Amino acid sequence: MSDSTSVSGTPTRMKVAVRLRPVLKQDDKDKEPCVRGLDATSLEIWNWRDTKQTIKYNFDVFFDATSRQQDIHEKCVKPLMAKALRGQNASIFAYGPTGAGKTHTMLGTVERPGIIPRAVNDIFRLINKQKLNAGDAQWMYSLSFSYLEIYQEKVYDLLEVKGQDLPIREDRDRTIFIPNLAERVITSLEEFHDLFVPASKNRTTAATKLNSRSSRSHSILLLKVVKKQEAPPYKKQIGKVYLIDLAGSENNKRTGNRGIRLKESGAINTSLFVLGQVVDALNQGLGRVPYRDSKLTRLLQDSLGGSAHACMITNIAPEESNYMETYTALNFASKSRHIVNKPFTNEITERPTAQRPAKRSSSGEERHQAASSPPRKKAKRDSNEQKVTNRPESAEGSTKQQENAPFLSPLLRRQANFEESMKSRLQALENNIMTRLNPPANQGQAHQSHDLQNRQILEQLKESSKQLSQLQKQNSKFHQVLANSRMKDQDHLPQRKISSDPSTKKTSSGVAGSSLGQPATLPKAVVKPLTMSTQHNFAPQPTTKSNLLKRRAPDVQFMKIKTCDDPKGKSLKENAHQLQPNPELQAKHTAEIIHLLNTGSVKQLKSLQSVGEKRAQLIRSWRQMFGEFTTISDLKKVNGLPSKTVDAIIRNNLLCQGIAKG
Ligand SMILES: Nc1ncnc2c1ncn2[C@@H]1O[C@H](COP(=O)(O)OP(=O)(O)OP(=O)(O)O)[C@@H](O)[C@H]1O
Repeated sequence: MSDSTSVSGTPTRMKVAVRLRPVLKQDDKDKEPCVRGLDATSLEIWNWRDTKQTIKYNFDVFFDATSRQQDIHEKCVKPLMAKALRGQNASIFAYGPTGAGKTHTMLGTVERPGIIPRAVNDIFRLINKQKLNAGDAQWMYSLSFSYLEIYQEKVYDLLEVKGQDLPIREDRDRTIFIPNLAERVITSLEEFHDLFVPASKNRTTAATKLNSRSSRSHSILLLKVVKKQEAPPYKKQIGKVYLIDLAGSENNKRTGNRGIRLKESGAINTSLFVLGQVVDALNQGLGRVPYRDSKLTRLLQDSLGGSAHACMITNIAPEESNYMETYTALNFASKSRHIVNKPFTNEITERPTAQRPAKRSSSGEERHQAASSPPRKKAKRDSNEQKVTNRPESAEGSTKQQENAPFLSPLLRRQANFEESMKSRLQALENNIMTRLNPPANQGQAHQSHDLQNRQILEQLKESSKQLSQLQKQNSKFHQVLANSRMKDQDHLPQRKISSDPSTKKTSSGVAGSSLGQPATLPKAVVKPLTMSTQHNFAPQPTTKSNLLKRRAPDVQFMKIKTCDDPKGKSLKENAHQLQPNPELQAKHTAEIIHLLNTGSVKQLKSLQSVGEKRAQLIRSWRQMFGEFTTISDLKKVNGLPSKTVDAIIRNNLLCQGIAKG
């Protein structure tokens, strides 16, 4: 028998630290930085509205440009590692714009190791210390790790390159896990190093104008500490540490990204945008937190409003050229300070049974279940372990669930078998599809770069086939509309003359098509302004015009798509030949569309022709990061919206229909 107990702790606020990178280029060294530290917890940045003013921020810790890797480790990492050894979860993540020093902070260099090697070293040190402690002598410890990246909204294993998107699952207890994610047991820092260094080379990086080795993906390293008593009361604690190096938010006007880099950037910015929405929802106490809207937030669920002790390190750059990115990152960091998690101790008590062997086989390291397996299931497996006599320990450290199935009750076994067979069938199907799409590269490191290339080619192929199917859909829709309009025309044959002018037909179908599937009115939406608000702990002086920075979103009214029917009820289909651009009307429509772009919710943006969910999100994300659109062509600045798409948006929304307040 085993009991799973959650020893609840008090709610804990996420710790937010800011680290300022030193000026890198010699040319920039004489220039005044746009941001500077005030003391160990606060800093100030220029106020872009008023150059005579600055905006002040307070954080849990501020590390200035002279800070050492050791300082970050002491304040942000060390305290959390001790918690992991007590069966609690901890997350440390580096956030910030591209080139601001996230990877330097997380990984560092051989001379200046960052958080990751230091955290692993901490855990080994703590284990050794606790082993020496007389009271802890009865505990067995083991440490294992998994490593993954989220690249273009797909989860890839970095330890075992399979070139396939790993599914994210959630168990009944709402624990997120990734089946089949590789896990390696490590017994020393050297062993970790030997496995981790080649794995980190699998991470997707590329040169952009702002960083010669820019991370194109979010990476997550999961360390799992299992602590188990070999004598009564046979307790077992599992603590997990997530070390996350996020990809940097990017302004593609500055990165000079094109093609695949631009697409990567779109995925990065979108997932960071969802991260912002999650933080907003948590701050506002909303019932629905959009964790599922991106893989990143889904995997960070535990760190954001979940059960982990969390620390966010926001990396910023001092150069004036990075001002806007720094300012945006500080705002995000500031609002993240209000996130509260509820860490608990993940502890299982294993009650000894008659079959329990007098002495367990202990080869030093304990075998564990896959890192990503849900804890409740672990509890069940643990209970069954009691009945196993001297079950051999796996050197691999990764145990498949079916290995335990023979020790389950018949009912549970059937269920386990069923789940397993379902899982393996799905897995086989997925493998099959992936193999067809992406023939597997040979194993071994020499082929890992092929794998990455294949993955990129696969992405491009998928994108092309998506665009093709969209075009096909549009085409068939167009034909359907054309057929409908012809049928309608025939229905009305006695009342109306059908124009034989091809331009009339074209316009008519365009009109009908533009209103196809659109509801007459859209539900009212509340557009939340980009708040800077009190969270920033602005300087109290009344002279500081920091509140000028509050961007007020104009009230959003009901918006509806208006077809080209004129007010007298005369169909413009009939007047199509008169549908020459009317400059006044065009100007009005342009203004309305710009207003919608600057204030509309995702739902409202979707009322625009050629704008679906994803494009609407990209538009909104850009607006929140870079401010308002002044012309519709500004849409070309949005990452992930190619010029052709923007032209289509303009064509489809401006020429034959207007957007009116209803
Ligand atoms: N604290 C620091 N001290 C010295 N050099 C630094 C520091 N932080 C960053 N750098 C240097 O700045 C450059 C960019 O840093 P890094 O690659 O860590 O940025 P990043 O935020 O991870 O960027 P991206 O999001 O594009 O991956 C690197 O050359 C790195 O060595």
